[in-house]
Amino acid sequence: MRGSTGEPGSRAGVSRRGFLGLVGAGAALAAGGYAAGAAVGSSSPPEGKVHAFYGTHQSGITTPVQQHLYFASLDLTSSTTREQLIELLRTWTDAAARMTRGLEVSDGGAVGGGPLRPPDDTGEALGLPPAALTITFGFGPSLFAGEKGARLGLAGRKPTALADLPSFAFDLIEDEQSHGDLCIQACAEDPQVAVHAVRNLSRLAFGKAMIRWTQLGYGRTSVTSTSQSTPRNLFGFKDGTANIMSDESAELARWVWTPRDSSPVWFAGGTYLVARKIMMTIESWDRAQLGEQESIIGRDKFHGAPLSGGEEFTPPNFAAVDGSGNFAIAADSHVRLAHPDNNGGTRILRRGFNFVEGNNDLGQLSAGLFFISYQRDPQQFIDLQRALKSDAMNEYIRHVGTAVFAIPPGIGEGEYIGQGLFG
Ligand SMILES: C=CC1=C(C)c2cc3[nH]c(cc4nc(cc5[nH]c(cc1n2)c(C)c5CCC(=O)O)C(CCC(=O)O)=C4C)c(C)c3C=C
Ligand SMILES: [Fe+2]
Repeated sequence: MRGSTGEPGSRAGVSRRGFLGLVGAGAALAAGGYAAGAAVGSSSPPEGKVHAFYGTHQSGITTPVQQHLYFASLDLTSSTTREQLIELLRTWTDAAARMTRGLEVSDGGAVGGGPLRPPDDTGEALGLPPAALTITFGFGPSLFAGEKGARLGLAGRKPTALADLPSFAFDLIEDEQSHGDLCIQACAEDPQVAVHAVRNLSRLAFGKAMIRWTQLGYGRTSVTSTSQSTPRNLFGFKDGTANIMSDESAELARWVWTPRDSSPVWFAGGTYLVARKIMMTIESWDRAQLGEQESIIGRDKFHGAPLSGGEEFTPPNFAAVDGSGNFAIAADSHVRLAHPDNNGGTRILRRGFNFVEGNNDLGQLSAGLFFISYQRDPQQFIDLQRALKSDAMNEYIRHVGTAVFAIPPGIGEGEYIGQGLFG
């Protein structure tokens, strides 16, 4: 388990949890007795797990999907300069590298900077382990466009395929839940750790960028590792069965990572993130018969097996017919329409989360799926979403938010996120 980075004698190397030991019983009490529950050095995953922040690709994409998400989209202020944006990305990089290791935002942190200045860290993660936190940064199309792109000197630097998504059949998109200049995807096994990360990064952006919209997600609706069991979405179905897994290097190279000869070159090893906020009309779904629900998805509810037979990981047989001569996997089922066999082989890496945001005036749940996918070209998502035009599931869902971001490649220590963009 990570936590201490081995810089003895300095708070720089002290994990949020290790710090408790240094400041004594008062702080330990303030942490609500957490320290008693999980000892430093315990190997119990996933709370103590640390994912490397530095690497060829950013973490949080193929990383085994955590249980919690806090996603933020930000817009630069109208006066932010190129130099200020670079400074922000440097600051974010340092803070993110620390927080993913379970450290406070800076050496001074929440209480070490003295009583006469605002703390460098907001403190709500004090005493909490790293919780497998990953922080993934991205750039939206608006960063490169118009007056802003010119002001930032980025007009000619936009990744070729980065553009707002077109509108699709049945879209009910709301602008205040869509788009943005920058994005931060924080995923963790503890929601407090994910929220702490975004809150502090947003605080560090003060005067340069401000939050446009955020999304809290709980309960992954996909997996990216064969070691994870398939979770369920709010329709009660296993979701993520046929996702691209982290060990499928050839598939990742083909469908997720931008190639070495990317345009522009700085974007090689990056990817594009598509986010869609999808409301689900839970009450109507709950009144649909089990057989209808399974027909809409194309898989059985308990095992997640394709309706053509077999078990969860049996490939669907779209030619199979039932006793009445109808397709076992209906022509308008989600899985048939989304499957690579029916889309020229196209695949995407899905990384979505459930959300519940209270209820509406009729007492109906305001809930859904915050869909995130990663692909080397947003056209992959566009093609699939267009194929879903005749999806029987459309009766029960409504897309209300949309965004696309270019996710720059990973970096080495000493570099900052997106550095290639400014070279
Ligand atoms: C445009 C892409 C997709 C959107 C939007 C989408 C929304 C969405 N999906 C479910 C539930 C399930 N999806 C499943 C499979 C699946 N979905 C997509 C794409 C989109 N889904 C793909 C590419 C696939 C894989 C198809 C295949 O290769 O077989 C499944 C089945 C289990 C699985 O393989 O993951 C479920 C269940 C919901 C509820 C939803 C919007 C709310
Ligand atoms: Fe799906």
